Amino acid sequence: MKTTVYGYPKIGENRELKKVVESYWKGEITKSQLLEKAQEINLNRVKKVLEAGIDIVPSNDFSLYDFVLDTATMFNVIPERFKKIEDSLDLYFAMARGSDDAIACEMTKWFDTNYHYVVPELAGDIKLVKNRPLESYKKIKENLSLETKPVIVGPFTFVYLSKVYRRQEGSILMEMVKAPESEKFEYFLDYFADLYNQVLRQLQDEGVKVVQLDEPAFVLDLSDKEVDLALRTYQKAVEGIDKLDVIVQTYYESLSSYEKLINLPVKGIGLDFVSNTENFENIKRYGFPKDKLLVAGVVSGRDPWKTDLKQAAEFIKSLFDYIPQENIILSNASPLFHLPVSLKPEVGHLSEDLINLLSFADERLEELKLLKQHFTEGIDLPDQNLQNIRDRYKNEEVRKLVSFYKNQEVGRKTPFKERYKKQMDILKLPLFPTTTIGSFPQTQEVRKVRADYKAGRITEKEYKEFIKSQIANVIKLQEELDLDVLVHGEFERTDMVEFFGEKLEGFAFTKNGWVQSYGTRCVRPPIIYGDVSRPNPMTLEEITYAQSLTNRPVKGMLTGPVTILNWSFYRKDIPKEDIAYQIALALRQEVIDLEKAGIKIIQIDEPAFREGLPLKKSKQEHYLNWAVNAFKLSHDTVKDETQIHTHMCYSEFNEIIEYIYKMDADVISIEASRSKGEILGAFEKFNYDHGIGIGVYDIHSPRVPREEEIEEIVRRALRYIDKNLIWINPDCGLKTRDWDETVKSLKNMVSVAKKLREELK
Ligand SMILES: CN1c2c(nc(N)[nH]c2=O)NC[C@@H]1CNc1ccc(C(=O)N[C@@H](CCC(=O)N[C@@H](CCC(=O)N[C@@H](CCC(=O)O)C(=O)O)C(=O)O)C(=O)O)cc1
Ligand SMILES: N[C@@H](CCS)C(=O)O
Ligand SMILES: [Zn+2]
Repeated sequence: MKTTVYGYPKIGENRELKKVVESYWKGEITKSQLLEKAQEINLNRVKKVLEAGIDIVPSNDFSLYDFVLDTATMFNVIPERFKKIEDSLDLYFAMARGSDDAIACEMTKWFDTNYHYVVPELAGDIKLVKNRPLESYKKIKENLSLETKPVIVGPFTFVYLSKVYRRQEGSILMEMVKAPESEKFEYFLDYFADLYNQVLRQLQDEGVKVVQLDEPAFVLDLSDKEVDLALRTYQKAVEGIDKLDVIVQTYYESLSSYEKLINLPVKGIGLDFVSNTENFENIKRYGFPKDKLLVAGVVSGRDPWKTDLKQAAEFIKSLFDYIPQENIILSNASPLFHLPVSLKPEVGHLSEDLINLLSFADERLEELKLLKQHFTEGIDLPDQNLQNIRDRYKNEEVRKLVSFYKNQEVGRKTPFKERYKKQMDILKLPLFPTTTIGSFPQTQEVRKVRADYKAGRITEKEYKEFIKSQIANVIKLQEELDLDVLVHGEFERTDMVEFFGEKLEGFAFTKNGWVQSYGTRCVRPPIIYGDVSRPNPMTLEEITYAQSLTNRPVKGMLTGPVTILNWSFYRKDIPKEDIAYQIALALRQEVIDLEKAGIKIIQIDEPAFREGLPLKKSKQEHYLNWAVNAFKLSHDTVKDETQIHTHMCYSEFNEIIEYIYKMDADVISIEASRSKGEILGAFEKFNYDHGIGIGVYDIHSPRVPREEEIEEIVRRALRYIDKNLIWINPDCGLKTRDWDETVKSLKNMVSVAKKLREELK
């Protein structure tokens, strides 16, 4: 029995990678300094995995920005608009972040996680130009004399997640077609099978022993045709590969069409045994091929809870009835990059009880080693008493309230049209009201003051005065820009989930528990260890202060229950919906307070609503029903005149539009720029007839959008949506941007709104 891992975090325990990449972007270090430092970070993490006693150490699982983008550039999948950039590294970052004259590639959620990947655009001269797994393998061998297992996104998943672009006549926008829906899907699978075959042949020629192809798309509900195509792709991809062991790794859910895909022509299959019991049930039902290795995912890569080692060992033992022990490789059940690097910095910071419940990436390595040693050396596994500790965190009162509301009809009683009229009569907004999503630039200065306050270097009074001055400045700026509905800027918030968690009971916070969200951006997911309640108002002070400075409406700004839950680590021994209801009840009290204080518009952000959607269709309806109800419960106390907004970004809405409608928000602001307005199609098909804020430019890119680009997106929206329901806004919060580009971009946005208002009044 051996052990392996994959997806060990890349960003570094102290976000070292973030820091060097951002220094490069700022021009503080040269390209060769960046590459040198990045290599050092990578070699250190490889050494760490090796020294933890893991038998099969991965390579090519490091990336300067995103591993899907790495795969795309390997195959020269480079959109035409970037082709004039000569330097390959500048080109790589331009695809991720945009350049002066080229819009960045779309970025979207990676499966049901808070990681975002850069969407490959399949067009042009696609060919193997850089065998990254081979290069990574060689580099590690050269530096550490270590045989590794290169890891690469598999051909099926790569093509499945790609988009095919078609440029429309006379337009700066393009239509996109998601690969599986396109007639080109089959064509591209065949095409990439051949390219992957070249990659594998080169690895084999180099003497590489084992390679891992990640195929998380194999856990989605695939049609019979897609399953057949997957088998055909692999037959082609592994032609002539007889000295290199190919492992297909699946994760996040159980393998789709197990009885067929288990026979893929490869040496091993990796299965996730943590997310549920379905993979094991399938093994019991259909068996497991005698000639294959099983990479058994037995410790979680996405939940931070300690593995119950005795229970895991029992499970592994039960696998022996179906698979010989020597054919089993113990592993993580999903990539480790969803976890912080190490629990060590948290010792002394989190309570001892909580530390005893937790396990991050480094601790997973340790767990795998222990499990292996239990079988190979007969060592005893510890008594952990995990449930005893968890039971200490109960709040019976909250649990009672949740059971009560779970059996109630929730939501606002008056229909949208009637409410919206009353609201707009009071708000007196022009056609195409302009607004922003909430946050304004979080400068070094703002972050430093927050850090100083946290560390006790400045007093609470000084801190609050500083935040007030920021709010006053941004209110003045928004008035000058002539925006219609203002925000307070969120300067007091480190992160939209962390901020609320810090004010709620039942949440704990790591000091250093950074997890990559996209590129160099990281989050520190709160840990919901106990039942949730709200001891005090959370946002009232800042919002009412902002409103006191202006006659224009200021939006109350909350993060919704589903998002707080989905972007936190949460307990697995309590139903997820119960935790959502607990958070919704806490927010409900905040909404009541905001309304009482005279706030007329309250935005309850739900950007992670789509993210929590289970990957298997059979599980989706249950989720969507409770998620909609939790959102409604958070605010259904408000009067008709109070306008409820919500915001979602970087999500695909097609399958869930009916439930977005059921959320019954008065206005929903959505991203519509990176996907070139494609998302609006879902709203059109559904005849969506509530307010929609069109996200007219991409805030993840430092690029200032031109007025024509903004106008084209609004005009596209006008084809689908009643003009009286359209709002105009950026596609997400502005916290990652600089002031200069923010002001320029908003000026262009307001100018377009005014022009269209004049034309279409
Ligand atoms: C909207 N998005 C969000 C997602 N998930 C969330 N949980 N939150 C989100 O907002 N998922 C989808 C998208 C992803 N988008 C983003 C966008 C931006 C970030 C981001 O900017 N992250 C920051 C870190 C955020 C943070 O908490 N910063 C703290 C400062 C912490 C820090 O750096 N401290 C320093 C010391 C500071 C000093 O002394 O000056 C240190 O510890 O070294 C803060 O703002 O106060 C990032 O930089 O990556 C994430 C996701
Ligand atoms: N209100 C938040 C939403 C981000 S999804 C912000 O503006 O940053
Ligand atoms: Zn957003």
